[in-house]
Amino acid sequence: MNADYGAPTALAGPLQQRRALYQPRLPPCLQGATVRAEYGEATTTIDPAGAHAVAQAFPRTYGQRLVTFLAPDDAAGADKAAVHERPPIRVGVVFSGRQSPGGHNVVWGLHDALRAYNPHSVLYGFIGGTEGLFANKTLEITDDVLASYKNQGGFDLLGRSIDQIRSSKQVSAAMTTCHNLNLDGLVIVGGVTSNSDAAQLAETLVQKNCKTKVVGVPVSLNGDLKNQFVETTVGFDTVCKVNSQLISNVCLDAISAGKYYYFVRLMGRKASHVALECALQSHPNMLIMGEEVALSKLTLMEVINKICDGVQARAELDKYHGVLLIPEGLIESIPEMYALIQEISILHNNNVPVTEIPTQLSPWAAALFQFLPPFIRRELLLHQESDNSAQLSQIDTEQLLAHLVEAEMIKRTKEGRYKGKKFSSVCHFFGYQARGSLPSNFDCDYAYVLGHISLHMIAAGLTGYMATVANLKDPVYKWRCAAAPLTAMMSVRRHLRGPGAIPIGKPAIHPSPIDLKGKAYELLREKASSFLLDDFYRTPGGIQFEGPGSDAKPITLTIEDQDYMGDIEMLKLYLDKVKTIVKPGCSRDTLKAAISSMISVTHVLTVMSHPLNTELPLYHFN
Ligand SMILES: O=P(O)(O)OC[C@H]1O[C@](O)(CO)[C@@H](O)[C@@H]1O
Repeated sequence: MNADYGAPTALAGPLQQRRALYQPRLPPCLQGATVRAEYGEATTTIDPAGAHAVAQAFPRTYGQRLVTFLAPDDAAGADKAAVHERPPIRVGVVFSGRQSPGGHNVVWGLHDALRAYNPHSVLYGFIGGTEGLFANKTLEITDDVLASYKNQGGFDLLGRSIDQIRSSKQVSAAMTTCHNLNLDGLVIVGGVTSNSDAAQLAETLVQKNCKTKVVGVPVSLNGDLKNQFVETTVGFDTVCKVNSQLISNVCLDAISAGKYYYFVRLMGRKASHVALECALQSHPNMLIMGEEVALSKLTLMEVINKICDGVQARAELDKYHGVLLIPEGLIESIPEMYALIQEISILHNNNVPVTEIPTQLSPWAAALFQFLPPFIRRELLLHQESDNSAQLSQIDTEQLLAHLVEAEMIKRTKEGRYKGKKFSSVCHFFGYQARGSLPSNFDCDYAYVLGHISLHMIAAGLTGYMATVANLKDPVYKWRCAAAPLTAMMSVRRHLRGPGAIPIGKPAIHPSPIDLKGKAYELLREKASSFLLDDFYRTPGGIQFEGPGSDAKPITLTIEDQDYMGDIEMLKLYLDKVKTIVKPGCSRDTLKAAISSMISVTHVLTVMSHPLNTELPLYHFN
């Protein structure tokens, strides 16, 4: 473990230095030292059929009320109230989940809020993540320690290890640390797994009369911690922006030489949130979404045929290049691959040595395993993640697809079905490159705000809650700060076959898949055939930290809430921009293309036929 965590380091480059000067914004309710907590309704869970199981598993923390944070009635008075009336608070913070851009700002926000609340408060960071928590290895967070980590990427202020506080040994080690440090609060930073563990730890601490309050903060590049309380996670925006830039570079490379198909796999685990957002930002030719594959129960060969049909359709236009996106979890969405992975997982759990796993598979799984290229076989056998899922980042699904597509194209050529000249592929996995990026302004602000909320949750004595912010699509001054019970986000997995749905496994916060009835998916469907054939590539460019574009938000975050029919501001924006790129009298198709090339979140036809739109018709007379 690196002994230098938190050691003040000089920021090497001018951009890093300038970013360290960025002051994240706060909504009005967080601008004073205290807040007013307003208690709402008692909660159940987002999974009504699983509510009983959740209530049984979390007898002391289930059903807590929603809490909204508002500015105190008399903000000036409340802040003037003698600091000694607010006892100093002792808090620990741990990076539990994988690194995600913006994570450092949670610590910074928490630190600033603690100091404003009472300057004698103390914040400890656990060195090396959960292992530091178990071993009570701390670093006291001070202004000096934070100086070179403000608005910077990575989790290197403290580091991380495993995203697990689950076994009774781990839970009891965490409790001992909380007790020894006399912590009032413990802030756990991470995604679905870490926040499920936070809920369990909170419940245990209440049951054992430990005073430490446990608070979760939604930080994960995957964007899959999403539900009625959580709009997005810290890091998703940055990672999508960086990946979209890389994808659009690859698109331009592809069209320039016209000879390669790029198969790009994107980090984000099983749900396709990152892949969908990047597709809407960069307009690649194809996106194979895990949720679609799972819904239609497409087999591996059906997925391959779908891609080959696309390649063939493009060859008819004399196009021999293209860009295909896939989420890293696609492999688990293909039914027969999922079943194979499940068999391997059971054998792992039964401690069968890796070398013997292939010999103990069922006959059909063994046959599928043998059919796969050796590199995939080796990767499928890797040890599992802490949540017992396959190590998706290590499975080169893009190479598997490229390999099978190539074989199928050769076959189609021999059969005379493909008259194209050639097919060549190049594979990429975009993940780690983006995960360490400097965070966008959105992620800097969001994380800093969540850090502040965490302090107010602890001060209010809340435990087993997650810090949340609503209205994220709006400017920061309109953000609404709240706390939602972790149990309210839980569901219980079920066997859907057989008589009734049988609950399996412990209640947990599960990753949310893409909503196939949502507006973002609908937009992608609308554009799919144009993306496939028109090479309508969009270049979003690098993350902007200042000036126009620096406040851009994820398309998938903003679109779900947009009411285009009524959005006059949006319409005006389109009008102004359209006028700069097309001339009156251009064809309707040119106009459509111009609108959708500017901002992907358009419902182009809706905008064009909007009753308030008196000017656009002039532009599509032809
Ligand atoms: O750093 P590691 O262990 O390869 O983690 C990779 C995993 O972490 C994530 O980046 C975040 O959960 C996943 O998208 C990915 O599968």
